[in-house]
Amino acid sequence: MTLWDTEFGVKGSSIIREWSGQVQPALVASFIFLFCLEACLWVRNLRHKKRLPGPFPWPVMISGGKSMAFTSYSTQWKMHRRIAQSTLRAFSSANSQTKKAFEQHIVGEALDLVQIFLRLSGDGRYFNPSHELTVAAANVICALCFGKRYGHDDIEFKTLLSKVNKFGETVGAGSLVDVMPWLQSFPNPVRSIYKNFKELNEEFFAFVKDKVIQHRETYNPEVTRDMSDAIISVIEHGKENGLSKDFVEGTVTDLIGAGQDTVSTFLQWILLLLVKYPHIQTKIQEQIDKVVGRDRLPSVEDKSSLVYLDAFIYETMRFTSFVPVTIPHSTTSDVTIDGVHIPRDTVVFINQWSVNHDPQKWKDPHIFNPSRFLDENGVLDKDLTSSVMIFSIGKRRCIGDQIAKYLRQDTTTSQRSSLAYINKCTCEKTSTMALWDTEFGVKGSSIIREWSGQVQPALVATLIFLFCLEACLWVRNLRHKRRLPGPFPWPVVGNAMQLGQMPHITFFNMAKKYGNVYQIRLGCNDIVVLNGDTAIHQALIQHSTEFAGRPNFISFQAVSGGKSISFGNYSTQWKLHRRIAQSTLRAFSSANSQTKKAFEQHIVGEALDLVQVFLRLSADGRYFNPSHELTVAAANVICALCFGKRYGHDDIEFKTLLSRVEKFGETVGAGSLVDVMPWLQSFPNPVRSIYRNFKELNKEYFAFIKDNVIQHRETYNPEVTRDMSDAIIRVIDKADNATGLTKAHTEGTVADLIGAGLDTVSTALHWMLLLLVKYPHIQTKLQEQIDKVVGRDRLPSTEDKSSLAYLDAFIYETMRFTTFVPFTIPHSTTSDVTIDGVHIPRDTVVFINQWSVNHDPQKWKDPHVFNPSRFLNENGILDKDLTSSVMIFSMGKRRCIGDQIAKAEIFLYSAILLHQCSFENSPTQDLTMDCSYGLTLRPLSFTISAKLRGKILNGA
Ligand code: HEM
Repeated sequence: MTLWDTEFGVKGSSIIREWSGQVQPALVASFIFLFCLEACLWVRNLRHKKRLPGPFPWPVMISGGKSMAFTSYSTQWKMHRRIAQSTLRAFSSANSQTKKAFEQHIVGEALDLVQIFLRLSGDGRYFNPSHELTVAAANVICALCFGKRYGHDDIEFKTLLSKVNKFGETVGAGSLVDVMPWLQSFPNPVRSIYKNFKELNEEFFAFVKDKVIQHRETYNPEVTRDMSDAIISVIEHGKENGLSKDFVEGTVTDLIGAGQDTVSTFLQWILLLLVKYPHIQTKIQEQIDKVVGRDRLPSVEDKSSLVYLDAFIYETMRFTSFVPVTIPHSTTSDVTIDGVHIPRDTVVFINQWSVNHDPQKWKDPHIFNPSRFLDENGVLDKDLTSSVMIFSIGKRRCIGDQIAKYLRQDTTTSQRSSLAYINKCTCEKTSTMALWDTEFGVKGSSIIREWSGQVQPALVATLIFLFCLEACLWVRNLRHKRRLPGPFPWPVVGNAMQLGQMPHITFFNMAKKYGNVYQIRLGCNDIVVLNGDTAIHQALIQHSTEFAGRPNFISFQAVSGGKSISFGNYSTQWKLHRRIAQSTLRAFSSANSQTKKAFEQHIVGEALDLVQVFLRLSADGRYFNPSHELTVAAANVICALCFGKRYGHDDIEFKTLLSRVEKFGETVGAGSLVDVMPWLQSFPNPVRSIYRNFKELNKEYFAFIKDNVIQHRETYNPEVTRDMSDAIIRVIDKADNATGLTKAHTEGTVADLIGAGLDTVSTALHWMLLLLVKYPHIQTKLQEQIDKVVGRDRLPSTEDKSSLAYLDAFIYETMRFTTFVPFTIPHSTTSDVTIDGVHIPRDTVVFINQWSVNHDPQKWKDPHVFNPSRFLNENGILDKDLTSSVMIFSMGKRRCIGDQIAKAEIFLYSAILLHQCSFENSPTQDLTMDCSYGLTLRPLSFTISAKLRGKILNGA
């Protein structure tokens, strides 16, 4: 960690990370080389090689990709498949006993689902069943493989599953990762998707390996507890089969992976179609009631009598064709199909969807109609059901087809009672499902979605056009426009490719060459970068109004319903809006001793909750990732202020929302391509996809806020101000103001306050924990001071702050050293202005590099060394001049309005956590300072363990 720029291994935001760095030469060279190579091969092939019928292939877009993820046909593969297949059969359908046991697993999961659905539907609520269905599907296969299941509130399991769900995005037919392997050789968004894919596979494989190792350690040849044991027994202890130990893990991973996403997707479609077609739901229920009655649950034995349900299931498979194309095949020798000669080693996509929607076979294939599978006597037409293709056919047919069929039947029938509730969840989104190709609003995988269709002509044309246009403007500007100092800007991309993984460090280094005020170009924006205390002070304090604007970036417009204080431009109305937010915050945190006390109580409550949760997660010497818990704790303090309520650490919906909101900063951070190359929005490409995700997360978050504000409006009582929402409603909704602030501003204010305080405070807490375990001697020193000042019989409070100088120094050093908000939110000039002798025109975008202030070697001795003592004088007293030189909350007219409450939170959280617990690094973990770049710099995931120090105090 001594070298700050090399060792701060920042994983940039998905946009920055992949397009930045010195990639332009590599990118351009590779592209030109490949284009020429492909073009030559293509021209040659046009002349020499007989092409099979098909659309005209553009050069480069079509190259022979091979799936990396799946094994090719071989004798070994055959053996491997046979083992997996017979093990599956042995544990699901070999005899009546295994059948019964297997059915019992499903029934148990289904009943659990019913309970959870009913709970989630309490008070007439609507819920997203996705997570629960995924857990249910995964549990059945985990029960078979490991003899154990996971609770629906097991966050780590859910997180793992939600990642595994993304697996299919990359291995689907047509994935650019596979068909353009050269995209892996230099940074670009496709490579980033592939990297994520590799990571998720590693994580999933580690999970499975762990379990298999446990099985190996406790293996007893006399007792086959589950499929893992059975596979270990065949592969490791059976006849010589040429399969190594790794095949055990591989088989189990395959079985769990394959059985999870598919079945849960299937269940999701089933639920969606049931609520979309209530008359079908009713008809199924009537048949179940008739056949099964109301006194017992349906069982597999009822299957033959529940024909309409069977028909519904087959129609769901046919209509949705939710595995539209099989895993890509490859020919093992030359072969002729339908008179077309296909050479050996050709990649083959098998389009199951085309089988299920062939109008020659299916009447009105685009209409959902389960009755198509029943004859006039209501009997299932087996010929027709066997025409549905979803499990593929032949040598690569899915080996889990029988299991999948059981699963969907049992879960569907058992959920009967909860469906009445889910039924209310009207599916407006899918109300246009009658036309299959135009109206099946399928959102493809992030790769396919963005690169498919007829985009290439649009992409190429747009790029060429923009390139020519930019080149002309650029040549003209070179002659006519006086440029500010700064690096040479390339046409179209400007300096985007030079930002590097850590733009704040790149800019800091550029300042050595161009001075503290210089210009870069990103896409079509000239941007001024300010570095160093003097230039930034001059701009934000001496010229505060001139630098108070915000650029009109498209991402900014998506925030807080377009009524954000943080992202809104400078105006009279904005000033009033900010003032209201600021005074409301003050009124609820520091206005007088009573509000101070109440505010402190919220934090103490959350901190004690954290202690409990940490100790629970550390039970039996375990190590855990504190990320989720810290995020909930930080969110709860601000939710308590705004809504008068907090959320439990096991509230899945809240956690899911928070984990999405955490991604917010990736898109609004300085240098986001979404903003500086807005033309990327006009045709499909990966940057547009990232922007769309950003818009969706904002919408989802804003809906959550709005919902709460509306509830406040409905129960508003002018006599009693319960919380900040009430206070803001009073000042904005109810006030007779001529400023034009509307109800939408009320929601915007609350959204801003919660949003701004969420990611920032929780990131600060992440860094503090990481640094505490990285430097145990500092942790001990902090605890010694806390014990001396506070003692062991009460909790630390804000009154102790002035006596806990070393803790204060630790907090300031954490802020300085990590500078976890490396840039402020981008500013914009409101009029022409001159800084450090450099003239900056009005409406120029300005990046303010806080990191450069905190790492200036003129100001800080050894800035790259983490040393809290730098803030203490020889008598151990805090050097206030030095602490006020740390820049993390910005300054001037846009200075953070939550700085006081953030500091109070960070102080109390750290004091209480340190008082109550000691934190340790896992012996197997090499703690790094690697982080992800965005509006905040977040440490990459790490694990710790907490130990109680003495007795637990309750804060009373
Ligand atoms: C350690 C925690 C925090 C840090 C490091 C931090 C830092 C910042 C920074 C750098 C800015 C941008 C200023 C600029 O563009 O010049 C900002 C803006 C803002 N922050 Fe914070 N913040 C923190 C916590 C909070 C909290 C807890 C709240 C509210 C509850 C909050 C509310 C705001 C608001 C409303 C703005 C927009 C100000 C404006 O545009 O005028 N922040 N913060």
